[in-house]
Amino acid sequence: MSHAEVIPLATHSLGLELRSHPQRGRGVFTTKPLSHKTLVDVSPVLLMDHDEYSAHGQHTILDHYTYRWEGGYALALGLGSMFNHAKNPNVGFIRDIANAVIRYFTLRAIETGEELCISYGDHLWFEDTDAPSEHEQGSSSEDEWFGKVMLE
Ligand SMILES: C[S@@+](CC[C@H](N)C(=O)[O-])C[C@H]1O[C@@H](n2cnc3c(N)ncnc32)[C@H](O)[C@@H]1O
Repeated sequence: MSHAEVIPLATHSLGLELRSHPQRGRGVFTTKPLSHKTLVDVSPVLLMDHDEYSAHGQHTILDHYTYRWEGGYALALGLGSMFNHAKNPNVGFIRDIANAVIRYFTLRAIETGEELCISYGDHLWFEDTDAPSEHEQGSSSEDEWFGKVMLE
C-alpha cells in the first residue's frame, strides 16, 4: 500500500483522522480521548446479493472490504471501510439491517493517538501486523459477521 498524508476528517466531531501505515494501509485514529460506548460512526452500506457478489464483487478489490449481510454482502461507505483489524479490537459494530447502516462504537475508553480497530474474525487473508490495540483488553461479539473473506 502506498503512503498518504494524514487526512483530518473535518466533518467528524470526534477529531478522527486517517493515517497511513506501510503494511496496514489507511486506518482510523483519534486525536481526542474517547469514552467507552462512544458512537464513532454510522456507515451506510451498498448491498449486493449472493449472485452479484459471486459473479462480480468477489473478483474485485471489494472482496477486501465487504461485510456479510442478510441476503448477500455489503460494502460500508465512509469510515466503515477504513477500520483495520486487531485481534483484540477497541471498536465493535452492529448491523442495522432495516436501515442499511452499520453502527460502530468503542468497546473501552480509547486514548489520544490510538488506532481504532475492529475484528475481522479469525480467518485473515493478509499477514497481521502488530496493531497497537492488539494487546489491549476488549472483545467484539460481532466477529463472525465480518466480511466475505473474513468469513467462515
Ligand atoms: C477493510 S480494509 C481496511 C482499510 C485499508 N487499510 C485501506 O487502506 O483501504 C482491509 C485491508 O486492510 C489491511 N489490513 C487491515 N488490518 C490489517 C492488519 N492488522 N495487518 C495488516 N493489514 C491489515 C489489509 O490489506 C486488508 O485487506
